[in-house]
Amino acid sequence: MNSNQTFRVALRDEGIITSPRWNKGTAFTDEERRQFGITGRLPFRVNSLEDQCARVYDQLKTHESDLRKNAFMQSLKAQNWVLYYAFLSKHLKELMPIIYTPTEADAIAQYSHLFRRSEGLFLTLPHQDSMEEDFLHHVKGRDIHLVVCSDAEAILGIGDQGVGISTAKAAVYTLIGGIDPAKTISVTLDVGTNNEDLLKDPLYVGWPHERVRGEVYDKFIDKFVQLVRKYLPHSLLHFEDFGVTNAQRILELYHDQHAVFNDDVQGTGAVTLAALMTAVGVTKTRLADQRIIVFGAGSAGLGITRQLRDAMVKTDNVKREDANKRFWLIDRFGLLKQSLGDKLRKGLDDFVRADDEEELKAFGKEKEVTLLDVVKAVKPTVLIGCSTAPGTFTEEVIKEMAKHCERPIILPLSNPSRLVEVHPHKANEWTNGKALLATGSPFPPAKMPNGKDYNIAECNNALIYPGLGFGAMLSQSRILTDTMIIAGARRLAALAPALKDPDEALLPDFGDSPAVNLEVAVAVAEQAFDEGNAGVPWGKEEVRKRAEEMRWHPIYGTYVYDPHGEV
Ligand SMILES: NC(=O)c1ccc[n+]([C@@H]2O[C@H](COP(=O)([O-])OP(=O)(O)OC[C@H]3O[C@@H](n4cnc5c(N)ncnc54)[C@H](O)[C@@H]3O)[C@@H](O)[C@H]2O)c1
Ligand SMILES: O=C(O)C[C@H](O)C(=O)O
Ligand SMILES: [Mn+2]
Repeated sequence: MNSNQTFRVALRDEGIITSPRWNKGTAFTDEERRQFGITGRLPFRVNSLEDQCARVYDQLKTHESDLRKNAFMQSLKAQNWVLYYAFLSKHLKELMPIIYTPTEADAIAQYSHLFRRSEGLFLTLPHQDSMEEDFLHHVKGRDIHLVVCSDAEAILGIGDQGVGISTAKAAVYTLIGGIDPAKTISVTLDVGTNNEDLLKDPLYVGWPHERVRGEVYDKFIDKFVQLVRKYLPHSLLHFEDFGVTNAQRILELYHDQHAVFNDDVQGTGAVTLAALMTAVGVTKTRLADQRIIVFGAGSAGLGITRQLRDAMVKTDNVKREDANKRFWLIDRFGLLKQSLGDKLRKGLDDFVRADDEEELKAFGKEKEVTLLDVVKAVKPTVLIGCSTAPGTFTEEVIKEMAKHCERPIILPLSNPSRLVEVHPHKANEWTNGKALLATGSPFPPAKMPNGKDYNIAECNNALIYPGLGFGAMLSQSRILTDTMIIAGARRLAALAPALKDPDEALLPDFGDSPAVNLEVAVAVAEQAFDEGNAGVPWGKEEVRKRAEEMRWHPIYGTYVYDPHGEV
């Protein structure tokens, strides 16, 4: 919605007041109140959006806990989209942690108890026979560009929650990426849960059944993806928080059929690549020179590793096999090495180390090679955590790393905050301020030995996925290629404060994320043109102008009643 834009709206009376897309509350003008038959439904005074934001802020302050604030914001979203997004835009940095990570993790964990009103589409396995009908009820006649879905098996680091997350991720697309909320849908794919607490809870609102796997699961997902392909062929399909056995597999299955994107794999890979591009700029080295430990070889760990490897190959001109050797992946059974045999998950082959490698042979085949062992043996320059295991980057590990490395690059990325592998303030203290740090959740600045603040970059995929998605939608690319993602990451890195001042943050601030993501989107769309993937009838030189035009702004337009207008 842009200012001075006029909309022809077909809803009247209660219909327009209860539609979050059109409702303006006290901001309906006298003329609109008359036309839409709502003069008697509103108190006298006409407020500006500005006044409404001030009122919302006063109301928000009356809620003490972050979880209550999250619930309050959720109900605002259900009432009035423009006000919700305008208010959030004004206080972006303060409120991102309320509507997104880390508070959203608690809101999802308590979803059934906080439940007030459903949002988005719920496709549940026992109702799969009516899936097409249910889907069409929700999308028919709508110009949908973006579908965000989740089966909620691996919500952040808190595991199986049965239902949740896609609505928060979709809201961030609008808030940061500028995607019109009317053009997005969020979908819960409910295939059951293995979370015993939820199964026992009489108030659990999802399908109280053991999580379905195998062929039945695959068919259910396929049915959904084929509906998206059939009815929304030009949409971007975003997968969020699928379990590790499904995330990469589903991505690969549909990669050639539709514009699909897995945020935990690709979004996390992209934002981490950007943080490392900046960090190696600070240390004046190349990405391909790093020795990188990835602790937690799940969806995020493998996504990050592949993205970094591909970037080494493409930007530093090293061979793929050589780039593979820059990584040491560690999971529950220690370092991934050949002798682990069946314990190794599929898809990791490129990064499994040989037991007889020079640095490892002292350990022998039987020993589980721990993080500390690897740090001692390998002398890493980069340590990335995506393990969901809090506190695992111990003082001993961090100090050992710092012994061999002037500026250790340490990225404890697990979310929410309480699952972080090391508190960034501790890592800063244990390295005497030498560590280059970024975390998955927001943390306040650390103190440097000279008393100055060190801003901890928030290396969360939300800093880049809205721009990646917007770039793909803008160029109407049928696929989102790795090179498009690298182009987005490079643009993000180019905007990082640390490039100007090495004592500054490794990534742009979330407060600047809307402007930053516009740049990311432009880079991604331009790359789509270069690769011949753009599906729009205009040329590359128009990308920026089109991006600016396509961005949705939370501003009220003027409404005219028209029985044949929009609903
Ligand atoms: N910052 C971000 O943008 C971002 C993005 C995605 C995921 N994450 C976070 O990363 C974490 C992992 O997410 P995921 O989607 O990859 O989950 P996942 O379940 O796919 O992967 C987690 C991996 O860690 C391993 N692991 C668990 N405990 C371990 C331990 N003690 N030592 C070593 N490995 C261990 C598991 O076996 C698994 O392979 C979560 O906390 C999530 O919030 C952060
Ligand atoms: O949701 C987030 O904050 C980032 C990421 O997608 C995650 O799963 O942790
Ligand atoms: Mn996620």
